[in-house]
Formats: sequence, structure tokens, C-alpha cells
Amino acid sequence: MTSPAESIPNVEGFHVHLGTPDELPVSRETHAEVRSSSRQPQSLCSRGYLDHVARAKFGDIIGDSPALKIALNLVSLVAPTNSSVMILGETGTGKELIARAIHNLSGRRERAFVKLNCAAIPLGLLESELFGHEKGAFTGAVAQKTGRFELAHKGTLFLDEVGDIPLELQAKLLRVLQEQEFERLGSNRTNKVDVRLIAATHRDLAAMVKQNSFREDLYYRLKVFPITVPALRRRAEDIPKLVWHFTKLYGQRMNKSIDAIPTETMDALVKYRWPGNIRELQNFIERAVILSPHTVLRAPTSELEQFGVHEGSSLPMTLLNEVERDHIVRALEASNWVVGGRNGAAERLGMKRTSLVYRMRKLRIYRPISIPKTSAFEGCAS
Ligand SMILES: Nc1ncnc2c1ncn2[C@@H]1O[C@H](COP(=O)(O)OP(=O)(O)OP(=O)(O)O)[C@@H](O)[C@H]1O
Repeated sequence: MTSPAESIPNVEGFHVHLGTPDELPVSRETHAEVRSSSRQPQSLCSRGYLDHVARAKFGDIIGDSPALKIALNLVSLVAPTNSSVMILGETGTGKELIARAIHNLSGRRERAFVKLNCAAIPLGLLESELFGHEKGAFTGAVAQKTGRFELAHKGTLFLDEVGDIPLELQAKLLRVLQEQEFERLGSNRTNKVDVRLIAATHRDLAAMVKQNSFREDLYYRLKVFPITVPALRRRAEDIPKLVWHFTKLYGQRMNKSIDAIPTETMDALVKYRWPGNIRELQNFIERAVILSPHTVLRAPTSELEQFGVHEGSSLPMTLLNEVERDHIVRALEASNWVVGGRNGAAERLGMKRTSLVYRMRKLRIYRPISIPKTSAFEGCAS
């Protein structure tokens, strides 16, 4: 677990571990990071030394389950190369942390790590965000703008939700990946860039290729080295460490020293399926710390029971159930957890709404706590 003496929270709530530059490359990012100036020398020996090295390599990626180790091993292998990496995994599994680790372990670590969430940018602005524009290139382009590719020159560009890039932009993205050149909107001048691309998505890009909504050539260009970040339910053995990590993190922030977690609480947290993965767990623990008046964590685990998500009761999860479950969860995520209607998950899956609701009950699929309720789903959550 992270010791407060060795790390400090940065502006995004991640911890930045302190070490010598050789031990711990830290990215120079486009946004500010708070750093401590007082570096304490550490005594390194045997197990402690190995822990230190592992921490230095993977920053704040908590967990040592076999499933996570497989992913981290791939990170170590690909980081020193210049190859594109595709990070796959459900929402909240830590794809961005993995992307940062690849950058921090690469020869580009002294240069920028630039991030763009393609799903968060209105479609009309995405091209200008990626490639920049000249003044007057379109209505509202009152000044010249540098795009993310230029900002990431010599560094790493992390394109989150790459499956949300519209077809018409995919050709331009493929060109910059293959030729390392592009033009800003409204300019004829060709810019050369040297950027390593890391892409992430929770979508099924192979299925999108089949449906002609994602270019096949771009898919293969991006998929040079895929890394799948396992869902939290596939590495439940990491949950206690994560729970302690977030309890300490929020405890420090809220000036509370929580040093005990009841066994029943930890059992409930380990059994819950965490459809929103580590982000959902993190938000839940933040709430639990707020609710804890003393030194014992008081977590509202009845909420988890209310969502009916404890494992191990009626349904033994077979591999087939798991596959079906994952498929349904992906469709629900893609439709923002709306079940019925024209853009709902049932339509995407080619099922009747009532059949989907039935399958969701059977497979115990529930909306993550952090996502606001939609009337379409209320019937299932009770
Ligand atoms: N192994 C881990 N150890 C500690 N914190 C983690 C770990 N994995 C993820 N987190 C935390 O969980 C939150 C979600 O992680 P992150 O944003 O990397 O997920 P993501 O897969 O990129 O999500 P999305 O698909 O929604 O973009 C972050 O606050 C991150 O710090």
C-alpha cells in the first residue's frame, strides 16, 4: 500500500511517487502537477527494494493479481518501443493509468503526455482539436489553434474512446499515423510530427469494423499491440488493497485517520461485482470516508445489497454467463444505460426490451451507482 511519506496527491488525485529521475520517470504533462520538494532518502533492502522498484515502474497502479500482472508485463514489454498500443477494457478499469505508465516507462517520458477523450468533444470540433486550425478556417475560428498532435510532438498522444472518432476523420488519423504528416484546418502547409499513439476504447472495434462504422485499415494500424485491462470482478483479490488505498487517500484529504475496516464490510466489497470498476469503487470509498465519524470505515454496503449485486447466491457464473454478461454490459454502456427506445441497449442487441430486462435480472446486471437513474432502468434496479 502507498505510504504517505513516499507520495503526494497531484491535482487529479493520483499519487506521484517520488524517487530519483532514473528510478521514476514522471511525465511532463500539459496540465500542472503538484510536487513535493522535500525528497526523503529511502532505505532499500530485499522485499522493500522490490516493492520500491515495482512502484517506481507502475506508479500508482495498485494490485498484484495474476490478471493485472499479465497486463503490466505487456506494458513493460511495449513501453520502450515506439509502437502504437491499443488499451482495451471496461469503463473505469484504469486504461488511462496504463497509458501513463507506458509513457513514463518510454524514452519519451521527458516530453509531453497529451490526452484527448474523443467522446467528450462535440463531433464538429474534434478535427480542430486533433489537428488544430488557422485563424478564419471556419466561423468562430477567431485565432489560430494548435492541435493535440502538434502538442504531443516527440511525446505520447493518448486518444481515449477512439471508437467515437467519426468515419470521415478516421482517414486523416490513419494518414498521420502512417506518414506522420497532416494539415491544420484551413491550411495547405503540411506539418511533420513524431508522436507515439496510445488509443483506448471500451467498444468492440472489431464489431464496428464489421458494421462499417470503423475503418479496417485504421483498426489494424491501432491494434499493433493490444493490452486488455481486466475488469475488477476478474481480479477481486485486488479489492482489499484498493479499498485501503482509497480509504487512506480520502482519509488524508478529509483529515480523518481511519485505520479499521470491519470484516463484513470488506467481504461485501469483495463480493460486489463493481460494474463501474475501480472508478465506482473509488467513488464509493470517498462516500464511505465522508460518512465515517471515527477511525472505523463506515461503508454504506446496504446500498450494494439493495442493488442486489452480491455474488455467490443463486447463479453460478459459467463462462457462457460471463460472456453474455459482458456483451450486455457493453451494449448498456454504449447506450448510457438506457434499456428501451430507439437508441437503447435492447435495440442494439436486437432483443425485445422485456427480454433484455429479464436477462439483466437473471445475470444480475445493475447500473453503476455513479450513473444517474434513468426511468428506463428503474424497473431493473429494484
Ligand atoms: N490499479 C489501480 N490502482 C489505483 N487506482 C486506480 C487503478 N486503476 C484505476 N484507478 C483509478 O480509477 C479511476 C479510473 O481510472 P481510469 O480513468 O484510468 O479508467 P479508464 O479505464 O481510463 O476509464 P474510462 O474508460 O471511463 O475512460 C482513476 O481515478 C484511477 O486513478
